[in-house]
Amino acid sequence: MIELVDISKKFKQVFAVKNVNMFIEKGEIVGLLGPNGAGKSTAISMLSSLAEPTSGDVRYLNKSMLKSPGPLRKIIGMVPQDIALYTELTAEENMQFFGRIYRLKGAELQRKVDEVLELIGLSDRRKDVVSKFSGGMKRRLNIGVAMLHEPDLLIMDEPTVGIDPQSRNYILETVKRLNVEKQMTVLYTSHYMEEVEYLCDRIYIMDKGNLIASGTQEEIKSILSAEKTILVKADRLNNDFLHAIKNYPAVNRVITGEKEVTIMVPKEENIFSSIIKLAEESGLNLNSVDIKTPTLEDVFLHLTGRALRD
Ligand SMILES: Nc1ncnc2c1ncn2[C@@H]1O[C@H](COP(=O)(O)OP(=O)(O)OP(=O)(O)O)[C@@H](O)[C@H]1O
Repeated sequence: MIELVDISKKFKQVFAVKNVNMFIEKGEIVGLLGPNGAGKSTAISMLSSLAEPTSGDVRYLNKSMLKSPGPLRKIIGMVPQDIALYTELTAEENMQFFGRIYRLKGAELQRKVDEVLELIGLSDRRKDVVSKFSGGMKRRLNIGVAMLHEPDLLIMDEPTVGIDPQSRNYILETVKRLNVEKQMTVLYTSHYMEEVEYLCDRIYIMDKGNLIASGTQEEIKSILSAEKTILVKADRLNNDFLHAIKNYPAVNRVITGEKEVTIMVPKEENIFSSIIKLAEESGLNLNSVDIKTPTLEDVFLHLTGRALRD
């Protein structure tokens, strides 16, 4: 349905997005995952024709949208990262205001406002001014505003940043429902790996302006199929153990956390007994040693050597 073809955006001498290729098919929930500054917002700004690419193309139904993005704009509902609401107006007044921008009016506007308020769980707070809302409620209203014109594609830029877990769950469930019940296509950007794992059919992972992996979760995780990840937990890690494990011949990579160490070794390597021996020798009290099911976070670590949320 929509494609980014070899798209780049340069700010002065720096590429915010570099030679990125991406596609979105109707009915999918596509995830765009990456740490802060990866280029996610810039990529979706180009996709929704809010920013002009330095090079490359944006295509909708096989037609370039660079010169006349009208058809693409019409089908997009954009949920920006920053909340764009009038805080002195009520929830309902905000909806009506933005609905008119989408050229909705009269009974149709009111029907849409009622429907969307119900969907985002704010019907009973419709007459309250937004300044009294919690962060999570503002986020939900921000999403509602983008859905008033029933967009085919809802683009959500980190919609759960800085909100309580309950609102976060509500938003995730709403996205799922919109996709299943209304066949809405969703592009969901986040630096929360778990959200993308939970929601998305296909995933693109960006880092420093580049696309570093793409595919279904299984495809992306298969990047790690040659390795296994072992998680060692201990209350007080010591330097002797860390030094020994980093220099152990079969170990490919070690990532040290506060009370845990992630160790990546070739799949066929049996290193359990060696870990226990090294712990004993260095006087480390182990809490546990487990094989970890790979996550997208592990893939990101493997590809970049850094955690998704540094
Ligand atoms: N208007 C701009 N002028 C100059 N540099 C910019 C501009 N917009 C973005 N950048 C830079 O481009 C890079 C990518 O930023 P972008 O906002 O697209 O990343 P992101 O993945 O969305 O991260 P975040 O979650 O922090 O928004 C960053 O280094 C950012 O500083």
